Amino acid sequence: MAPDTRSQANPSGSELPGARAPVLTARNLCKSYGAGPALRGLTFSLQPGRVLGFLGPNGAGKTTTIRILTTMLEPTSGDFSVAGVSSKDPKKIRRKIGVLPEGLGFPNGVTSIEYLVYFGRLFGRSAAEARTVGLALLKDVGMQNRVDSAIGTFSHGMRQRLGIARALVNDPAVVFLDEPTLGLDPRGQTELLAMIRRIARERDAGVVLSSHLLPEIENICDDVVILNAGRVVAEGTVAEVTRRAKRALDNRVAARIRVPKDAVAGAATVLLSVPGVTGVMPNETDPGWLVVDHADPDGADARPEDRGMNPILTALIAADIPIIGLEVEGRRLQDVFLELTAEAIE
Ligand SMILES: Nc1ncnc2c1ncn2[C@@H]1O[C@H](COP(=O)(O)OP(=O)(O)OP(=O)(O)O)[C@@H](O)[C@H]1O
Repeated sequence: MAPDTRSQANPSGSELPGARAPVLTARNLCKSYGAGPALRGLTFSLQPGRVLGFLGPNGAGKTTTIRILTTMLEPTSGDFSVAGVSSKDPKKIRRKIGVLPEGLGFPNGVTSIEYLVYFGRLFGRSAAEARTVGLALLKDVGMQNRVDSAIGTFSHGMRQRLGIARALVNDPAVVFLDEPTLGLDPRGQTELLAMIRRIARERDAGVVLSSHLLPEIENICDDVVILNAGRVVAEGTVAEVTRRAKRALDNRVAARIRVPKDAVAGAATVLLSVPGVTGVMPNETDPGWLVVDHADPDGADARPEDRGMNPILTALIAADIPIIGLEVEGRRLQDVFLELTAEAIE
């Protein structure tokens, strides 16, 4: 089996040894609309077959960046390339990208296949070829049973699937999806995201996914770029970003441990004697549970013998206190996002 070089994320824009050539590279993108800078030097890259979550609070510069990368807007300075094509040639770039804008409108009177054939022809395919490609795409997005149905009869979820099929008509190297799950129910969201991830892998395309729903980014994306006030404030794989920020911001985590109700006081005494434990709080509304603050296993201040949950569990077992439940709270992407974007936007 060929080695999977996709695991070598490279959002910083520099070449990693053995990494595949990025499908998208943005170099020092800046944009001013007049009043003040909206983008202040954005650099990142995306490897083929990977999904990049593009995050930021309102006004951070996401739309501006996506508009630049999809050639709808020119940067004030900086440049980018898609599959080796320079942004100096926007016409060529347009042939290499697919876009699902937020709130895409559809003609209600045409069928899905007519819609896709129309766009296939715009990209220079023959009618027969456009139909073959269209049918394959409808199958890819799970719409093979609605080939000849009028778009006017489609649910929002079906329209989003059709929009993604449209974005793939030209076999793009990079696909931009702006809030693709907005307005979908939880099942629709999960299914659409799983489909996006599969499509990225199967087609070896890069996907840039902008969303405000951090749990979905955390679940589906390989890489993440967090923007704040026109700057990249975090970049890397989702795991790297949460881990790195965790180190920088605090070295403590909490665990919830459940013991028999009559053992709570004894457990608290035992736990407080464990090296690394900084606090124990019985949960009064949920008797039997204790919240235990302890040194983060990855934290720089944790001594090797204090790391992880093992000393905590060992101490309870040694004291003959049964452990009925255990939950370890790690930091989530949501926590990192809120901390890194807390400063007021100028
Ligand atoms: N056409 C424009 N003219 C002037 N300023 C603009 C224009 N478009 C965006 N801006 C400004 O540029 C900055 C970045 O805006 P942008 O729309 O790119 O942010 P965003 O991250 O997409 O925000 P949101 O999540 O609210 O869509 C903001 O300060 C915004 O006010």
